Amino acid sequence: MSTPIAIIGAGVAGLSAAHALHAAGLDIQLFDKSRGSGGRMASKRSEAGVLDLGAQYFTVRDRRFAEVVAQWRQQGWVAQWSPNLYHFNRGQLSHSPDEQERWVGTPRMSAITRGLLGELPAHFTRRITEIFRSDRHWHLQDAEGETHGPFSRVLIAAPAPQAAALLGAAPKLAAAAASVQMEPTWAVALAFDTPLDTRVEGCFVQEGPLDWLARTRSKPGREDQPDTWVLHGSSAWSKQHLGLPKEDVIELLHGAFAELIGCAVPAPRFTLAHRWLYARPTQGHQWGALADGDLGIYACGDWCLSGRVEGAWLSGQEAARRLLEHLG
Ligand SMILES: Cc1cc2nc3c(=O)[nH]c(=O)nc-3n(C[C@H](O)[C@H](O)[C@H](O)COP(=O)(O)OP(=O)(O)OC[C@H]3O[C@@H](n4cnc5c(N)ncnc54)[C@H](O)[C@@H]3O)c2cc1C
Ligand SMILES: NC(=O)C1=CC=CN([C@@H]2O[C@H](COP(=O)(O)OP(=O)(O)OC[C@H]3O[C@@H](n4cnc5c(N)ncnc54)[C@H](OP(=O)(O)O)[C@@H]3O)[C@@H](O)[C@H]2O)C1
Repeated sequence: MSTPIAIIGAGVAGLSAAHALHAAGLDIQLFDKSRGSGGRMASKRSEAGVLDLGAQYFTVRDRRFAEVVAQWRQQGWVAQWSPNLYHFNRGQLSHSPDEQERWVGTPRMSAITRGLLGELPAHFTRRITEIFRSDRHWHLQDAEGETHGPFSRVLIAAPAPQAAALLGAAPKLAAAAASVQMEPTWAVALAFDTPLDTRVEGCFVQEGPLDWLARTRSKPGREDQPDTWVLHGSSAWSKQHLGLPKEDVIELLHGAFAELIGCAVPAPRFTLAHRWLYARPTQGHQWGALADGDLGIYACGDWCLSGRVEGAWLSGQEAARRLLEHLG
């Protein structure tokens, strides 16, 4: 057996790279600090059903991504979501239909990364704190003090600030990753015993604390769930309220929701808040992926491209392509 390749991060980008490398016949091992795969496209089980707290849907603009999404659809991992869309601007809630195709994982966003993970070898609840070279091979140190390796190459598929912290052995790559600013998003879920009397299923919010809201049961595969809503704070509001206790975040975003939704909003029977510290890059890049073929270190993620699910998948493909090119 050949020396395996370590992949740090089992979000869309890491799993996209893992798939491509595995398909090329290489041994890979995934590491993630969380309990499961998905990263920012993860879904959380709760007493109010499964909640998509991060990525809400994705769009497809690239031909290669369109091909893979068609396969995901055949496998039953994704379906089109055609919500009754609104936007909120200048104090006005307005119907805002469009022609854009939007896709969601079924029955939850994490179905995609669970599908991609399949039987690939993965180590969860392993936060990697250091990557070091010894005897011409790479080794990983985790937060528990355990060492993993040897690995022939390392591919880091974490958000830019977390990738930068691991790229000490490749200063140029570290500098590029460190130059990417990522902004936070507070996410709040509310569940109501009685369904809200509104036709809104998704809403782009252009002012105030919120940036987006969605009705979970409007998404395919979630029709039987209680009436839960996911609200996202805007980047500016989330940054300003980064250290606020979760109860206060819930109260403020619930209040903003009640003001704009245009129907009576009773007290929710269930609430939950989640803070995404590195939710989105402040700007997109055209790097594809970062690579040092001589050292055998690679970095990828949405921040190397568009800051969206599609960008993350394409970046993982690009990192794998460059690694395979270096192998000859
Ligand atoms: C609130 C929110 C809403 C969004 N909405 C949309 C949307 O509607 N449409 C869209 O296209 N995109 C959306 N996005 C963006 C989308 O979720 C991301 O672009 C995509 O999921 C990023 O995938 P990734 O693999 O690059 O990174 P991630 O999903 O962040 O994966 C990185 C993984 O690395 C792991 N990790 C990090 N550091 C370490 C370490 N030291 N050791 C081990 N593991 C580590 C993390 O646990 C994580 O699993 C949204 C994001 C957020 C936060
Ligand atoms: N909250 C976070 O941390 C996020 C991180 C990363 C991405 N986020 C959101 O993901 C959505 C994905 O973007 P994209 O794939 O380009 O989706 P689109 O649906 O095409 O939306 C892009 C953008 O356009 C505006 N918009 C689109 N459709 C409508 C419509 N029918 N009515 C009004 N406006 C529309 C909207 O931008 P605004 O600035 O106008 O609010 C959409 O955001 C995307 O929603 C990211 O925000 C979140």
